[in-house]
Parts: sequence; C-alpha cells; structure tokens
Amino acid sequence: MLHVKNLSFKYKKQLILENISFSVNAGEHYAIIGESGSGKSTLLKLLYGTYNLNEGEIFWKDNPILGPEHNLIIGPSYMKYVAQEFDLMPFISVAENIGAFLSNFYPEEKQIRINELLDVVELQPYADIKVKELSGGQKQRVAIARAIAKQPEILLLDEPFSHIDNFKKQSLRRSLFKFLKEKNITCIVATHDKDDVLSFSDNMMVLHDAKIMATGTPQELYKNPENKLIASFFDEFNEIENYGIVYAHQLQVVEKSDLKALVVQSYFKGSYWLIEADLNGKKLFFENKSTLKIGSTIYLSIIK
Ligand SMILES: Nc1ncnc2c1ncn2[C@@H]1O[C@H](COP(=O)(O)OP(=O)(O)OP(=O)(O)O)[C@@H](O)[C@H]1O
Repeated sequence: MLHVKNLSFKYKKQLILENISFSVNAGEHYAIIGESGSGKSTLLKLLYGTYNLNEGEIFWKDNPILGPEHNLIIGPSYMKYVAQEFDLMPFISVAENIGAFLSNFYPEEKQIRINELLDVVELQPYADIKVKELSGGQKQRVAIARAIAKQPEILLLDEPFSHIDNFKKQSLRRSLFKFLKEKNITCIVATHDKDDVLSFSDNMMVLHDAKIMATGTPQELYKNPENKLIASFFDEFNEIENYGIVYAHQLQVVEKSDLKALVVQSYFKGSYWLIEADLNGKKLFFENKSTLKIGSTIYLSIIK
C-alpha cells in the first residue's frame, strides 16, 4: 500500500500542498484531479521522491520514499514516473528506447517483451523509426511503454494522453489500463480528462487550494458532486435554485413545469444537441435529441 501522511510542501513561500493524507492499495488505479496549478504534478513528483517534503511522510509498503537529501538517484527502483515532458533518446529507434532498460542477457525474452509493449501502446509499425522523427503523441506513447517495460510496482502518469489524438486515445486508454490491471501495477494518474478517470480509476481525489477537497470512487463523486468545481470536471452542469447542481443530461423538455426557459442557442454534439437557454435571466444548459428554435419557450423537468 502507498501511504501518504500529512504531507506539506512549498517551492518558495507559498504552500502548494498542505496536510495531504491518502492511501492507495497495491494494484489500485487512483486519479488526482484539480484545476491547472492545483499541485497535481507536484504531488506526483513528491511521490517519486523528486523533492524533500517540508512535512509528512510517504511509504510504499514499509519503505519510506525519501527526497534527494537522502538519495543520490531520484526515484525508487520499483516506481516509474512519466512526466508531461518525456525524456527519450531521440537518435535511437522506438524499439531501442522501449528496451533501453531491459537486460541484454536474454535477447529473445527482451524482443518478446518489446513486442508486447509495442502492442500495448499501438506503435508496432514504428518500431524501427528514430524517436526524433515521431510526433508528440507518438513520443508520449514511447515514454509510457518505456516506463512499464520493467513492470514497476507503481506507475505515476502525468496527463498521460494529453498529446494523443482522439482516434487513438480511446483504444490506447483501454489497452494500457487493462495491461496495468493484469500485471497488478498500482497506477496514480494526474489528469484533466474525465475519460481517464470514469472508466479506469478505482478511487480519486480532487485537489483545491493546496488541500484535498474530496475523495471517493468516480461514481460517488460523479453522482453527488459536492460543488461546482467537481461537477465541472465531469460534465456540463447548471446550478438551479432549489435544486442545486443539475447536469445538462438530467434536464428534459416536458409539456409543462415550473422551469420555464427561453432557447438561446443549439450546439451540435453528435448524438445529441446541447441547448443553451435562459432561465430567469440565468444561463442554463440541457441536452436534447434535436435542435430547438431560437427564442422558443420550453419547459424542463429534472430526472435525477
Ligand atoms: N519548480 C517550481 N518552482 C516553483 N514553483 C513551481 C514549480 N513547479 C510548479 N510550481 C508552482 O506550483 C503550483 C502547482 O504546480 P503543478 O505543476 O503541481 O500544478 P498542476 O495541478 O499539475 O497543473 P497543470 O494541470 O497545469 O499541469 C503552481 O502554482 C506552479 O506555478
């Protein structure tokens, strides 16, 4: 188990993280979300031992994770960290980068392992291409493959799919998180993207104002968002008097109700339209199967 106890940290004067405590079980997938600048990357770096803590302790099983004050080499051997800026070797091939830290004593096993990893990150056709010739998203995939090559006990991912296009993202997510679960690799992911969390994280935390604002399973936080910040991470939402936070998909057009609104705009979203309306002078968003006429009056009911 990863155990973080009362961790506090500042780069300069301002506390970036204050009194952070949480635990992650072996094999669990844990997500850290929060606005830009809330300290997600800093927390991952602290878990990796990049900086000395101002206060608190981090343990993996019974081993303390200590900062550079105590270690010549940053990063425990059982842990891998894929940062937002990936540090690859540009002049050698994708396959060589992925195999860079694998033993040369067993060349056949090494090749099998590299092939397995190329499959996980869907880079088989690029195996022999030099990394300097790859796109940002392809480099990100090489960095992920290299991090899992030696099967770490814990993997820290910072915005792991941020450079990867939507075509590839969905299948890559499924493939990577499935691989990690099969190998029982504990994974902590810092992300802005709800799709990294909803289907793939067992538990999550929300960082805000240097503190943990909420923790729970993605389902718990999604179904009962305590506040606007949490709701906004998951979906388009409204704050409606007497009803609180209501997601756009929780509103439907009915014949008659207390919620009378005026259609302002319709946005095509593929399988539905997102309708912007005016409810008593406040903006309101809801989902509808079809576009609605600007200026028309509609009535809405809430399905929770
Ligand atoms: N090396 C550093 N020196 C000083 N301040 C830093 C350093 N790195 C980050 N910070 C500050 O710490 C705060 C948290 O930054 P961090 O990168 O951890 O946030 P984040 O939640 O990961 O943001 P993002 O989602 O944009 O990646 C920010 O205010 C940032 O300016």
